[in-house]
Amino acid sequence: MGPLVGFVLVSRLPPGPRALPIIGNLHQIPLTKPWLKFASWSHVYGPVTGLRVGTKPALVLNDWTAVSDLLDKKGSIYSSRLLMPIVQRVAGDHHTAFQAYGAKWRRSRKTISDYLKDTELDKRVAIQEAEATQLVWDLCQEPEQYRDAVLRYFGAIILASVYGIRGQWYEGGYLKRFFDMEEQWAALFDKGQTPPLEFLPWLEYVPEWLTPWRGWRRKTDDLQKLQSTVYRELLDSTKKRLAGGIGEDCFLAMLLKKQHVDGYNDEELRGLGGVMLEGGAETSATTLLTFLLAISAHPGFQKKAQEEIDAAFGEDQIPGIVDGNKLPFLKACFLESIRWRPIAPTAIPHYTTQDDTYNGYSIPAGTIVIMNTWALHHDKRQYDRPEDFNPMRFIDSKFGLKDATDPRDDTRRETYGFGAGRRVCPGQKMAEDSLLSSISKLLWSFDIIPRGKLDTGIRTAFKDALVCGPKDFALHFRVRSERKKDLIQNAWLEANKFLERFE
Ligand code: HEM
Repeated sequence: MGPLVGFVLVSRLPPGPRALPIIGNLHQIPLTKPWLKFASWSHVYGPVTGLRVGTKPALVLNDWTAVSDLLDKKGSIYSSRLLMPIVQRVAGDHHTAFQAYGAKWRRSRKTISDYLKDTELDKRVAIQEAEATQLVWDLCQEPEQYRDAVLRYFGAIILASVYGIRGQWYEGGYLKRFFDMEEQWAALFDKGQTPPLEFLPWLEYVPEWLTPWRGWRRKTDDLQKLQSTVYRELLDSTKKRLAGGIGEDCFLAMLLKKQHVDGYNDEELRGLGGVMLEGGAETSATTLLTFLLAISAHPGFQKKAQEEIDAAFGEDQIPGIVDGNKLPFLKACFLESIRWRPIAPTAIPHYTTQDDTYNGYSIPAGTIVIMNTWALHHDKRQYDRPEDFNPMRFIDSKFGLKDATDPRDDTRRETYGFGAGRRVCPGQKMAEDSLLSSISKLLWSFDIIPRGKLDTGIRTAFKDALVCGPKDFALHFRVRSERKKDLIQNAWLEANKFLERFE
């Protein structure tokens, strides 16, 4: 009897909606904002929901303790990725974020993490500071173009620190071409323009005209060509500058210098540069746009943050390096933006490499594991009125929780917006530095006022995209005083001089 009970208990996935043969639950998973559906399923089936995606088993983790138990504590078996044929077709196998768990991923992950560790980042703060000053200056000049200015800011930080090149915003320039490419990537995935080959591989052999994905081969091949051209030109530019004795301390120059001693080949270097741009620019820019939406919709919190910044830096000094511990309300605004509207609501799905059991259910090797950050951050059992943007929750309690007495808190992450386990975002500190640097300068410089009524609803005001940010909304950036405007101009002249070394 005993072994039989054991078998019954561990022989199936956690409960979830009924699956059909071949397609599993694919027909029930919405193409847009699927994490909202996952969150509603968790109320029916429990915090860990079992699904079938095509013929593959999948788990959705809607609860932080499950994320801690599986992704964080069992990282050795929960850290792979399901290989995605479309990504492979465009990016080859050089994209760290999509590589399977193994030697290749470990090597590139270590290279990136070494470059993004705290002591290394401290050396690059000057770039972030100068670019944030450029951002504020750009907004003084062309406030209505604030989206472009924000994209440029984060793209330029990566361009300078990874390639040693100054990021300027003009038609045909690297940054515009890069962000156009990002839009093409998004169009491939977000609008269902490609078949889900990772779940239903046989679709590769079905003639396109018989499917809803007409032209998918041409679109992916076009993007592949465009991407390899841009990344090749960027690397060539770094090489040229290095040969001329400039830009020696950027990420790729350092790797180029080691190329002949067991280093990366050119193709791998192009991939690594691309990963940094793709991982770091749009994610951070979307987080700042979300913050701008939130803070302009909540003038009371905006004023409170301005008071904290003014008290720390004064009327006569544009904020310099920001230490989040010394500006607790600013840090709380940053954490609350990410909690309220995480830009990657399902992170990047993990994939298991060994059989496992959890709470009596079986999780076979080859299970897709989706962390539903949206559900974690909007868990009513944990957060008071989770739908509200309220930075005070992070002042009143360490993790923004309504009941700060959970005995397991020592294993909780400050935020799940950057993923979890061994695949957690290696750029979290860099993102935090560049966001706090820009937010403090923006709020010191401007009152940020909505033009007209703002919509902040997740279903209506946010894009149906993998990187989920706000749709267009109109803002007015009113400089807070003439004196501040003069100081911004002076600071910009200095920043511009510093940034000229990347031209
Ligand atoms: C606010 C900004 C950012 C957000 C919200 C963000 C979020 C994320 C998330 C959710 C993941 C997936 C984690 C998982 O699989 O569990 C990730 C992975 C990654 N991020 Fe970020 N990220 C940000 C900024 C950056 C920056 C600045 C860089 C580098 C310059 C970066 C580089 C990467 C890389 C390389 C990976 C892949 C890691 C791997 O698969 O091992 N990210 N990021």
